[in-house]
Amino acid sequence: MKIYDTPGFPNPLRVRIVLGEKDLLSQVEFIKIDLIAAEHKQPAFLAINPTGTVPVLELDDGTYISECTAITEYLDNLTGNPTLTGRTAREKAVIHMMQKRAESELIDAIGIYFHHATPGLGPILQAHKHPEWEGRTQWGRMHREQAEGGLHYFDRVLREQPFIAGEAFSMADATVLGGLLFAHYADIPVSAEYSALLAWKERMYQRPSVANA
Ligand SMILES: N[C@@H](CCC(=O)N[C@@H](CS)C(=O)NCC(=O)O)C(=O)O
Repeated sequence: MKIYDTPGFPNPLRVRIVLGEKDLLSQVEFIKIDLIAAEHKQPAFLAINPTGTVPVLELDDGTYISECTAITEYLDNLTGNPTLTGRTAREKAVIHMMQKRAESELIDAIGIYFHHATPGLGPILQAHKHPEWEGRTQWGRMHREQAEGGLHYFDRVLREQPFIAGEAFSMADATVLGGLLFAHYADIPVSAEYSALLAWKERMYQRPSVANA
């Protein structure tokens, strides 16, 4: 298998954590995509992922799978022992719900803020982010507020339970970790008040899959 990604970036982190959790890192060849040079917006990359984002998984039969959730589902089910996406109907639904909240209220909201209300990754990529749109900065700032609400929400969740989706590590934890990395790059502070979220992060970085991602 091959993974097209950019090391050190938030969404690639999610899949690298998953690979570590599933003990699959040695089965994957990484191909580095230069986001700052907008390599992911060029025809060669768009042919493998029309949404122009990383990561992308390429299977040995030539199938390309994008979206961290889809890649995670594939990797989680490879051995017939899904540990990250749920086994029972209830587990699957709760993980799916929390994972979706982690995207919409945190990592994706930060991405919109970062790319539209800040200089983002620099002028080459910014040219692909509709600089001509009026109100773009305001739209970005609204998403920063949404992400700040997301930090508050996940802190409250973690006051009640050890992991984002309940009693076990799941893909939702990997997504929130990606969100916190993105918050750091986007200069969105995680208030010391969010002690449950910060303590959870400390615990997560003790997991080899996260520490080595
Ligand atoms: N929903 C996508 C999000 C992927 C994503 O936004 N990746 C970022 C890297 S962290 C990216 O490729 N950004 C490039 C851009 O926005 O132009 C997923 O789950 O894979």
